Amino acid sequence: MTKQNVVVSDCSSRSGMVTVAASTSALFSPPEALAALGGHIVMSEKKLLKRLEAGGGRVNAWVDSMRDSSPSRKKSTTEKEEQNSWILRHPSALRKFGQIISASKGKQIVMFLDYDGTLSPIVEDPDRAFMSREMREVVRDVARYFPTAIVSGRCRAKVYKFVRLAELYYAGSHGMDIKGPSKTKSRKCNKGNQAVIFQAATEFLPMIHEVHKALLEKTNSIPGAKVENNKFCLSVHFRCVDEKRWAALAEQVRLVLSAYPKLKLTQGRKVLEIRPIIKWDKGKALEFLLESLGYASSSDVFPVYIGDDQTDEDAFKVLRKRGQGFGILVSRVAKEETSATYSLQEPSEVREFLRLLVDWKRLPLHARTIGAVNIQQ
Ligand SMILES: O=P(O)(O)OC[C@H]1O[C@H](O[C@H]2O[C@H](CO)[C@@H](O)[C@H](O)[C@H]2O)[C@H](O)[C@@H](O)[C@@H]1O
Repeated sequence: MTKQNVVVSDCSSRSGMVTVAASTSALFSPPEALAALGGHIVMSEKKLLKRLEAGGGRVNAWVDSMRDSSPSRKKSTTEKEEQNSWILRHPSALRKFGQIISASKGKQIVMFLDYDGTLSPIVEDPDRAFMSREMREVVRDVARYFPTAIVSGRCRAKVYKFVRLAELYYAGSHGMDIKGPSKTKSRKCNKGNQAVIFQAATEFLPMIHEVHKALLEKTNSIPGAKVENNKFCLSVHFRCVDEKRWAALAEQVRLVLSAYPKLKLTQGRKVLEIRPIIKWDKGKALEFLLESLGYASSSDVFPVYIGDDQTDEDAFKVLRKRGQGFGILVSRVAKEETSATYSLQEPSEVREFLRLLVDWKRLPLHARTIGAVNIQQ
């Protein structure tokens, strides 16, 4: 992300917003095959790509991958052992809270939160993935003390409707659509209250619109299939589709996509996701937001990213590469490859973690002791 792509409104602008499309010409990557997704031990992207190559990218390979995202509920003894060893490598962020806080000493914590599966539990109907009142309260409290962003695959307007907190940054459509807070603590012009708008893929809007229409037509005969328009990307949900019909659904998606080489397919939790082949993802969105906040090359920042999905791995990787902050993966099951450092099992644990963070920050400076260490910021 270069400086000229970063569009930050200036305080003198009354509208407070500027919309600019990034030049995408330099950002195209070769078409990607279906990305990896979850399982009891989630298959790695490399393995999945191998499988796709072997299958010639055909629908069978897609369906295998769709199955891999739907592990059976019961765990065998080996799976339990794998789970235990995974937990040792990715310990609970609740149990390691002190360690996390110690590492953040003297640095500005910046919070990045995925939505589905992180702030709201996974439910069958994507339109009813509400977050609880308690979760909203704790996120509001977190934002009082730390710059906080929601980073979601959903379109920005939709995720805003669920979260309804004007003091946050929002990065919708997997980070392709970013906006700063419309409500801030101070009226003074400072880095924290600039309204930021960045849209990385505006030129794809007509194409996405066309593909949305085509997918609606092609999938409406498959019971349970749902196509969601996320503005710069699309989701084809198969959570409510009978497994026997997954091949038929994948075939329809493949047929539609075959006419659009500038779109790629990735996979989330029982969802096929279609998006432009630009090099922009949740990791780039995280970097963009840090830059907008004035922390591009600062060593005084401590970003914490919490997410549950394959698409969140891009952000975890960025944190590893920067050697700053931590990724926290929300998952009840072991994932073969994750760049997250810590784990939390489900949204209720995310809420607990956020509450701990707020409670710690509210302590008077002299009392911020974790274990034997006094942690002040
Ligand atoms: O990046 P996220 O905020 O995690 O968004 C990823 C996708 O989340 C939603 O789908 C997922 O949650 C639904 C509601 O719980 C569930 O029904 C679905 O099976 C999950 O895949 C959202 O509907 C998608 O558009 C997002 O891409």
